[in-house]
Amino acid sequence: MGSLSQGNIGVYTNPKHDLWVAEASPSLESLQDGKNLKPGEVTIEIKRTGICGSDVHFWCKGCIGPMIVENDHILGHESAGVILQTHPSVTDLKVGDRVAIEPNIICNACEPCLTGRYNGCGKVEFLSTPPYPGLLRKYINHPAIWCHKIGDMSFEEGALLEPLSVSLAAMQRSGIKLGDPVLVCGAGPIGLTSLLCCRASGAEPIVITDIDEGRLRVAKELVPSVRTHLVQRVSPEESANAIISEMGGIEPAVALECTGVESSISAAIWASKFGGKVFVIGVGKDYMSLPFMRLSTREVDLQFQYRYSNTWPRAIRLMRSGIIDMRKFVTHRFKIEQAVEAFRTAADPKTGAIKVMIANGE
Ligand SMILES: NC(=O)c1ccc[n+]([C@@H]2O[C@H](COP(=O)([O-])OP(=O)(O)OC[C@H]3O[C@@H](n4cnc5c(N)ncnc54)[C@H](O)[C@@H]3O)[C@@H](O)[C@H]2O)c1
Ligand SMILES: OC[C@H](O)C(O)[C@@H](O)CO
Ligand SMILES: [Zn+2]
Ligand SMILES: [Zn+2]
Repeated sequence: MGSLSQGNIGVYTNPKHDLWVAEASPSLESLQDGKNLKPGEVTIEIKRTGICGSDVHFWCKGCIGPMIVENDHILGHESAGVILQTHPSVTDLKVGDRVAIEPNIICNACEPCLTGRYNGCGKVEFLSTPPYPGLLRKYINHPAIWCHKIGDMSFEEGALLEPLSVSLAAMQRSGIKLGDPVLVCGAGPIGLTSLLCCRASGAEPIVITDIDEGRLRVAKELVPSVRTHLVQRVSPEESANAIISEMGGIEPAVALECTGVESSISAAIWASKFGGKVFVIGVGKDYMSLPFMRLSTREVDLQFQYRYSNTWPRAIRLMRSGIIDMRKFVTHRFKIEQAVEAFRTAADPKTGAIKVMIANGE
């Protein structure tokens, strides 16, 4: 057993949109008596957790589509930490191993699980999606199979493997190829990660859009060859024309939509080439009005991504090799005890935050 000194705390929200830090389970006592672990589980001391837009949604809006905060609820699903304790049945992890946490527990018996697309598991427990408590805690118990060894990679990079996983899942299913003209809509963490993935995959040209100039500047710093487009208050059709001229008159073969905003998805549809694809990662309103007949007459495929499956090993290789370097994403750092300030920073566009990282200890 690794060293366990402090009581467990967690970062909570509730249906009234409060945000606070308080005691959390598993308790120090239950961890110390060593009987708390179920077969296959390990205890992890969480070291770093990134704040995702979804965490901010659950706090500020109380829901994402059908996922609704109904009780006191612990946030956080982008984490890495160190193994403190293992159940005797666990053979491939040991105390002291550094791991990134895949924040889902699946049933392993349904059709999506059995066909390797476990993000579609009807019984998935996705940590931080109500009612399953998230990872913004000092200690958690988690199945060993959802812990991925990161070796000497930093805990921050280990935490960033989760948003990278979202983009990698999208890259795989969108089928972006060397030389494809690609549009990335939105330069938040997911858009920027997708931009890095598109560049690494040899897409060219790449245009990235946003309504925020600061975020477009970050995109340009990360990938100097990217072309940026500041979205104006014009119709989606006019936006599409501006995007195509930014591309040098080329229509994108694939648009990776990373905003979930109706007008942005519509602009991507208008911009796409005949037979192109609009691949939506962003989440948004339950119902949207989209240019249906443009999709039809141009045979533009509309496709979606929901989380990920089997991405961590790939993400670790890309991060470790430096092919994907997300270190500059972390703009703000806070201790877990300062989580309220951390969330306020993440939620306020004026702070210029890209990824706010919460630390537990050194
Ligand atoms: N499908 C999934 O599994 C999955 C996983 C993670 C995140 N997401 C979703 O992906 C989206 C992106 O995540 P993020 O963390 O980068 O969020 P974010 O909110 O930080 O980034 C979204 C960006 O889009 C920009 N934007 C807003 N309206 C725009 C418009 N009309 N045109 C162009 N840009 C516009 C914003 O300025 C912002 O920079 C969110 O909707 C998030 O909830 C989905
Ligand atoms: O990174 C994973 C995402 O944030 C989640 O799928 C969330 O949007 C809903 O549970
Ligand atoms: Zn997320
Ligand atoms: Zn299942």
